[in-house]
Amino acid sequence: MESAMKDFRKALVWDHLTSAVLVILIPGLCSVLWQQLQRLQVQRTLGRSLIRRVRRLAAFVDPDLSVTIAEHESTGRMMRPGDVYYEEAKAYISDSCSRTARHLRAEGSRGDAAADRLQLSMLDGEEVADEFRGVTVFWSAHTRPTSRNNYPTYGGAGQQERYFELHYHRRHRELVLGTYLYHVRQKGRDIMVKNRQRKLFSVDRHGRWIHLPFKHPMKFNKLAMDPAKKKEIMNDLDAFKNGKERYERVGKAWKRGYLLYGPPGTGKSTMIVAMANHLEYDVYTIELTSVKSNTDLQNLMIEIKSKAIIVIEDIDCSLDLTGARGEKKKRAEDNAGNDDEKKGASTASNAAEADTSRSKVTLSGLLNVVDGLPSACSEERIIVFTTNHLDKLDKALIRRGRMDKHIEMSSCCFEAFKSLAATHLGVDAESHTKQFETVQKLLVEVNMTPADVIENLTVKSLEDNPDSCLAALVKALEEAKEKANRGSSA
Ligand SMILES: Nc1ncnc2c1ncn2[C@@H]1O[C@H](COP(=O)(O)OP(=O)(O)OP(=O)(O)O)[C@@H](O)[C@H]1O
Ligand SMILES: [Mg+2]
Repeated sequence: MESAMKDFRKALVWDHLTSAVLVILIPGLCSVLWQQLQRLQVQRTLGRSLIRRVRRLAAFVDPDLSVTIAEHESTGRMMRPGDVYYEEAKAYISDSCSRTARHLRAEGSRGDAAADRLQLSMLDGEEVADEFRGVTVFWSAHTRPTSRNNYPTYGGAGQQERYFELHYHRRHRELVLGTYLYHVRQKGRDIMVKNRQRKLFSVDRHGRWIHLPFKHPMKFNKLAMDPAKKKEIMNDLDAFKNGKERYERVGKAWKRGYLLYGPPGTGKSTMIVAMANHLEYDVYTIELTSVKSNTDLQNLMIEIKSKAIIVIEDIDCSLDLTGARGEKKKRAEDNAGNDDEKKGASTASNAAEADTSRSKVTLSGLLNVVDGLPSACSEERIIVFTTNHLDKLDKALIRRGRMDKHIEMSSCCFEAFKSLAATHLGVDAESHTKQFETVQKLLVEVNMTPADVIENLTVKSLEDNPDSCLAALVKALEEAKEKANRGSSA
């Protein structure tokens, strides 16, 4: 009896072992068979029905499906290195899944990535899981040799290409192919944008875009202005950045125009930098006098990618946009040396006089690129005009829809002074109550630009300290007050 039980147990164990081996082997064998059939291209010889049966059997025993995303995507007969899908998937996997990967590859910055950024990705053979809407999928990283025959324009014998494999259960096919891969691309793209080195573009003398890395430390927290006004602008920018669906819903191109106006030195250009840093956009500056024609301007606008701030500074001096250029030049010359008309003097009389003979950009050309079809070529773009003279601009140029938000940059108020004193001297109203009260009183009576306030607060010698800098500011404000009084009584 005992020996019969032993035989039965042995048989049972053997039975289980055999089933286990079969369960492991059959799916593999079916997959291999299916791949071989495909590779040998014997489908036609064997007939469609046999192929169908093998495929069904393979699917039955092996429910695992996969998607391969390779570094070099074949596009017909051409190969594109650094294919965008691969880069997006790589960014996504590095960000979402690499926390669970055990072996990572660290690389220096490549392409548009910020120079000091370290890029982490999975080492070959690593596999990580990712969860999406309650479904778990698996990503693995691999490398394979490229062959010159397969890839005529890229690589050759001995070259390697990397690829990712995404594995998922066949019952999640629709979710993965329909939604998950789209989600991977979107998130990957966002991560790439966040990690990229931002650029400052300008137009060279041949009328082409050239760029430099955009690295400017000005942020909204250092911009001196009325805090309520600053908050309103930041909210407006955030609403724009997150407004893709809203713009789509109402059928508007995803763009917004800002008009910054005010005297020189009130922080218009500084505000543009703070905006670019806040939104993490590239900056494209256009000097209209160096653009030869409306067509050139249109072509430049079409080339601008999304997530961009397009800046046209001193719009009133750039071109004859109001039909009053003769008058403006005369006025500029008359006022050369006058601080208020510095733009007229420097830009209108020199650049415009020299360049407008070459430039044929007209008001209608500019209106067209700001709000016409060229503006709809890419999305998420902000266009900023700056001017010292709002009243000189054509109404059509600054109407809502073209310049949606008009922001006045004005003289330094007490709130702005407090922020500058904290940034430049590290002092506040508590530590320097008396000086702050004097400055507060004087700023109500005298207009002084933030640029002038900053100059007075700047340490200029080893003997300077917060007290001496504040005293210098009070002195400058008193002098300005006296000058203004003399002017008004004369
Ligand atoms: N509101 C501000 N907050 C902080 N810094 C400012 C502010 N306004 C001006 N500045 C400082 O003053 C300098 C001149 O400012 P900015 O170039 O932005 O003036 P602007 O209004 O563009 O003048 P312009 O009309 O001459 O172009 C900048 O270098 C900046 O550091
Ligand atoms: Mg400026």
